[in-house]
Amino acid sequence: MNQLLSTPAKIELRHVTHLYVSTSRAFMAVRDINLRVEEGEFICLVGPSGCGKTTLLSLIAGLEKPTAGKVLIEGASVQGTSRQVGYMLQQDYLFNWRTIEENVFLGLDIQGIRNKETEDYALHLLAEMELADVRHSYPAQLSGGMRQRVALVRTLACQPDILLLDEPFSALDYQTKLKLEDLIFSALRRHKKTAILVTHDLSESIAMGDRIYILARNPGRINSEVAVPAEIRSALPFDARNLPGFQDLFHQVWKEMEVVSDATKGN
Ligand SMILES: Nc1ncnc2c1ncn2[C@@H]1O[C@H](COP(=O)(O)OP(=O)(O)OP(=O)(O)O)[C@@H](O)[C@H]1O
Repeated sequence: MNQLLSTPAKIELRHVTHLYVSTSRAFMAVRDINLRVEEGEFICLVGPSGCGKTTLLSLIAGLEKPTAGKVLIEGASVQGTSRQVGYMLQQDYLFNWRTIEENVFLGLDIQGIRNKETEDYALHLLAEMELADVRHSYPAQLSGGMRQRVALVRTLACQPDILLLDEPFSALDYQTKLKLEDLIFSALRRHKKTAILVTHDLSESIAMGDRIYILARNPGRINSEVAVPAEIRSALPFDARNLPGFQDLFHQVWKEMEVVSDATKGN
């Protein structure tokens, strides 16, 4: 226990408050956030719209600097963006005039790490994501699910330890989303990544997460934390939904969400 407490977390937020400041006003997006993510953990952030989920990812990615408090990765204060952290969004941001392979290699170019070895690794990831056959195709020729898999490969190709996933499945149809959840969940486990997923889908948060933070808004803050039992954690997201215990946990998270939604109604 003492050893755990003394080991720096993979990600830690200590008393983090963040204000967005413009010339006319200052808006407190999140207040006094404390959270700890251990190496290899898969954490989900859920909460009503505007509770600061994306703000927290931006702070961890080093895209925003906290107004107060500390954002630490492996005990060191985050100073801007780094290769260690990969960020995947709802939109895939693929360039339509580049082939799939060239889109994936672009990530390597931007990071200045493109060479034979990193290219081979990227091609290996494309094959793992069942995209080898389309490496010379263009994004417009691919389905939404395939495009999101390409976006994931582009992110993983730079070999980040930490993956920040901001609603990556929300624009997809239900069937594609369930398939992609399994594929991404397996890939992140296999590559031993630490991940934080923002989602509005409570069943997705239980099926994919080790722990779920439920946030309230105005200002954004952590309302509660739910640990997902080992039995559900060890199953693939699709199968997890059919396990005994899943529905009970869903109702628990649903109730917590009702509390934070009621508390912030009309704000
Ligand atoms: N650049 C910005 N300038 C001013 N206010 C901002 C900015 N970005 C976010 N906000 C505000 O901060 C609050 C938190 O926004 P954020 O996008 O982090 O919430 P969220 O929980 O991710 O929302 P959603 O679920 O709708 O994506 C919101 O009230 C939002 O309007």
